[in-house]
Amino acid sequence: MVQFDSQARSPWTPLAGVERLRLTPSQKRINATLEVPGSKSATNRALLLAAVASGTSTLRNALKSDDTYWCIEALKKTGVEIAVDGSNVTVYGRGGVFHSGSLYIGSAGTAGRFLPGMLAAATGNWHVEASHSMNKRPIAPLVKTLQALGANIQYGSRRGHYPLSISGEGLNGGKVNMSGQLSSQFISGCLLAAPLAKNPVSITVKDGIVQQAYVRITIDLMAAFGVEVKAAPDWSLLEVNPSPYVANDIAIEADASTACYFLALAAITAGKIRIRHFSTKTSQPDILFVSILKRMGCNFEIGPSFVEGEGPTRLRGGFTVNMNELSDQALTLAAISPFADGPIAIEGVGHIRHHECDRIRAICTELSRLGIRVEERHDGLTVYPGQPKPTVVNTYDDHRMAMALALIGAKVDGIELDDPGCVAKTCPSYFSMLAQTGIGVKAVSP
Ligand SMILES: O=C(O)C1=C[C@@H](OP(=O)(O)O)[C@@H](O)[C@H](O)C1
Ligand SMILES: C=C(OP(=O)(O)O)C(=O)O
Repeated sequence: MVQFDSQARSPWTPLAGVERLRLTPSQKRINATLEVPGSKSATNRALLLAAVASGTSTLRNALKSDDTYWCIEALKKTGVEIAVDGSNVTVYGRGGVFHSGSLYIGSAGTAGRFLPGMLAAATGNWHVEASHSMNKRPIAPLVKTLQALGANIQYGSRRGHYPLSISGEGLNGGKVNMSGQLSSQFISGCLLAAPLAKNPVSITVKDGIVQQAYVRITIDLMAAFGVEVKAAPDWSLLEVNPSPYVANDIAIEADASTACYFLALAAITAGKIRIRHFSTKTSQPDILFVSILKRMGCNFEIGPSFVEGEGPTRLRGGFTVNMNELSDQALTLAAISPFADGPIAIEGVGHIRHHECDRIRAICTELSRLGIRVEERHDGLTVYPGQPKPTVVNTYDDHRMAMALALIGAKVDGIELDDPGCVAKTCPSYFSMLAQTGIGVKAVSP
């Protein structure tokens, strides 16, 4: 079993101590209605914005997962009072005042890339630690930009990586250049801190932004908390004036990334799955996965507050797709591609080598282990049709590896997943939801 970082698992996981799960396809045709938890991206942004706002904010339908747990815990350690009641979260904002202290953000890229700027804009001293996987992910482009805006941020043992020491004396503001090619989160992290600076901040992004829709989500949520971002039509210039964040009552949308696994499940099993309280009218980029599934032969019924997908008897392949805009779903598509009638080539996702693991290498390794032919490229992969063979697959302490590979187990008998608990990063209830559709889910000993 691959070692995982147990410290990064929150008390919100129901899978503590479960080392391996065996999955079994449903005995009957899948026909299920499900609800998926709230969006990770919206929950962590709203938590941080509510913390720096003046006044009390309420988040309804907030996600309870490892990523949001560590974001809440880190904020609490800075003196922000937060009350969690089911999926309702009340945040008593302190207007950007934070106590000094030692914080831990687990594996949450959102907390890891959004908190430093907010702390640097305040007054105090913080040491911020992260999980093993977050320690390996890049942070230098954000740190460099924040330093150019006047932040005092030092690296710990490894330059360019977590842990970080931040001595907040406030951000001056100014003009900075950033690249958008490694992670959209660097741009979001800079934007979220920008109105807390003493002077206007202007960010020039010359090379385009991967998964740009996440920056849109940042700008929309900043607006919900009372701050306007002026964006050039091609997003090459983003400008923010000093302005206070104001508390708000926010309804968090269902997580589109999580919904996609269940739509993909319907696709490969010729089943039907309806996701309630979910709409295609979302700015979450993973909703674009619906059009990829349509191209593969799935039918969709789209209602005002549901999306229902139905799989064909045989999925269509034989195409190339650029998933730069929705790269969290690259693993999902790769995992269902063996069941298509032709090869599927995924392009434009080189940046996912810097997510929770090197996702291109990891999915190629696991699909090969399953006996599937794959070709790995620097910015993507091609998956050929094939029949996966029963085996134990590794999940790399990566929730999306686990959720995607579980789909193969939902179609082919005899697949076992090592360390299934990593799904708690964004969807602790993933396996109980799979079980609701009729998939057998059983803990087994390694
Ligand atoms: O800002 C966000 O909420 C996210 C941005 C994306 O990251 P990158 O832009 O680093 O690829 C995405 O993969 C992640 O799941 C969530
Ligand atoms: C890349 C991801 O997460 P993070 O928010 O940690 O970047 C993800 O959820 O696929």
